Amino acid sequence: MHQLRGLCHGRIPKGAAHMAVVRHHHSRFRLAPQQLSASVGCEDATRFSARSSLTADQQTSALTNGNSASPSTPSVFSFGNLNVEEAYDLERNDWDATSLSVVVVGASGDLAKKKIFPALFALYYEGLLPPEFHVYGFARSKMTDAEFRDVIASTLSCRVSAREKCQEKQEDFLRRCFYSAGQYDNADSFRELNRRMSEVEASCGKQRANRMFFLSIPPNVFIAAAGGAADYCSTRTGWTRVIVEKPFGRDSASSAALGRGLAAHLREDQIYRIDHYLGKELIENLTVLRFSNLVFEPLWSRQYIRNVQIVFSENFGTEGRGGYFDQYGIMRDVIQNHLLQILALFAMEPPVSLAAEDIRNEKVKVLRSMRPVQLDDTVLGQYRSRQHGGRTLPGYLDDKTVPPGSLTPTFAACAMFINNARWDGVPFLLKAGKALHTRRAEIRVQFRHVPGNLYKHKFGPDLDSATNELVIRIQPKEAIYLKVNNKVPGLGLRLDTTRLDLQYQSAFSQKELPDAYERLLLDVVNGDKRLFIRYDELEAAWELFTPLLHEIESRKVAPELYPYGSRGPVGAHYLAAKYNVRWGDLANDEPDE
Ligand SMILES: NC(=O)C1=CN([C@@H]2O[C@H](COP(=O)(O)OP(=O)(O)OC[C@H]3O[C@@H](n4cnc5c(N)ncnc54)[C@H](OP(=O)(O)O)[C@@H]3O)[C@@H](O)[C@H]2O)C=CC1
Ligand SMILES: O=C1O[C@H](COP(=O)(O)O)[C@@H](O)[C@H](O)[C@H]1O
Repeated sequence: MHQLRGLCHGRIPKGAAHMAVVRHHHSRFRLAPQQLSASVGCEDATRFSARSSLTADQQTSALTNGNSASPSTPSVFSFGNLNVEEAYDLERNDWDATSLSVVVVGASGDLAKKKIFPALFALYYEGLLPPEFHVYGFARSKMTDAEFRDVIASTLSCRVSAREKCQEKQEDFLRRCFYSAGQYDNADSFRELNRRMSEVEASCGKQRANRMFFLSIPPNVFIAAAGGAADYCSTRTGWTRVIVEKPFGRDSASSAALGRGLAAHLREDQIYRIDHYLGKELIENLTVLRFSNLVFEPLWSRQYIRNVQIVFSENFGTEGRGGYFDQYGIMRDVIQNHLLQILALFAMEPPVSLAAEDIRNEKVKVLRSMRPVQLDDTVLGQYRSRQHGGRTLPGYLDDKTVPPGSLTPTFAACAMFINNARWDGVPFLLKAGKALHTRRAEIRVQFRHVPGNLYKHKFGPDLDSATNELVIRIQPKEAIYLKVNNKVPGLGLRLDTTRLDLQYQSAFSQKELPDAYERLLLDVVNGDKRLFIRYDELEAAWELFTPLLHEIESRKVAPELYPYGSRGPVGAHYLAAKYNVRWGDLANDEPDE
């Protein structure tokens, strides 16, 4: 026991303050230490930074409301003219009585190193995780705790070089990390993991132990690992939550089988299906933009919107991930999940509230109002090699991990329609590709022509290019801009299109944007499912793509080849033209980033 005492990091006496994070919709405000102390008399208040923009009354009210919340229902309260959802962690996680264990299953893998450990560290750095927080790596690779800590250490960075006490915090974080090697389908491996976690948790002396598992492993071992986690490692004193990464199957049938496999071990409320695009800042902002500004929502329909484009492009190829990618292709890798989720959030009716189920109810209605994608509304492409600057840029088939002669598309574009009163007849064009000329993800909303436009004669024959366009740039260089027609200053009357431009880099220069995984992991800790995919959403999403995917595969539809680093297959332009649309991201006034 003496030895175990060093495992636990709790230093907060019983009855001390809990972390108080107040969320205004999705943004987080933190209580100032002295105010928190005064309000609730807690010693732990010093852990909070004084960056809050709330007044003392508002903060006290936040706390009071938080304390009266029932564990299962996040309370909603308001201050000023804002409707603020209370932070759940005060009551639900009750940090002075609870420890948190985060298990990364597949801890030796790419995603764990690239995203999960850095995100956990960022949350830890910001003081958003409980004092008794530990990380466990689990995978088949053999590693000692020390070697595991070295692996993690190589992934951590302080986002701003001058971050206070970053080195110290990294070291403290690493001391909380443990590793357990095991097989994903082996009960004893999970029993051993459970033993280690229980040992550390017991040494913390808390009443409750919460456990969160991140299944960062290939799909063939999803169910076995979920079973191991649920059956042998569920906590008896708190909650057990399991995060599942895509791919959620390859089609409706395999997704349903995965769902049944998970349901055999876990309740739906324990399963968090992650789509990391939903954790991106600009996607979080989409509902704020729509529902808290008078100027957008009235225009958000077929009456004013000509078409909507949701575009994803990467300027690199599969580069080593071909083994995974080839079994899925770009439709399953990006369009059926990330882009379709954005579409659903973009097009949904106003939800009754910001509660997770209200939002997800509206999203699923959108998906169920859509007709499955048709092959003749689809363009497929695959990148080929290209000589550039004296170098050969490799084609998809040159990737050693890709089977020879593969027809898997690395590019796809499709036109989709929502058959409801709001969106009837409006084409939603979705486009995603790898090895294109630029890296970019954005939503582009092209508005209709101005009826009876007095200035029509000033625009020449290309009236489409003179319509307003709203661009929500998800990445990189996050931005929201609206293309408007404007008089060129000076004598005479010359019109030109210019931008009302909100560039995040300059507008919020003092703020670092959190990585999507930070937001999503924090949401799991807080039990907030708003940004996770519900089972029926997934089912509806697969119904839209499964017939098409089967047809492409059974007919062996050959993708159109496009050169690495180009703007993609010409076919995408024909598809857009079929619906009188021009891709906004390829317009002349959109420079490559
Ligand atoms: N990497 C990324 O950017 C993204 C990944 N994802 C998804 O996240 C999950 C993890 O991705 P990623 O980290 O890239 O995956 P990896 O291929 O790196 O696999 C993760 C770990 O799983 C184990 N593993 C690999 N192959 C097998 C196998 N055939 N059978 C059993 N275990 C295996 C390995 O650990 P060990 O051998 O030590 O057991 C490996 O370190 C996947 O579902 C992926 O589709 C989703 C979005 C992005
Ligand atoms: O899910 C995936 O997303 C990445 C792109 O994510 P981003 O956050 O870097 O834009 C993509 O490269 C990968 O193929 C896909 O599986």
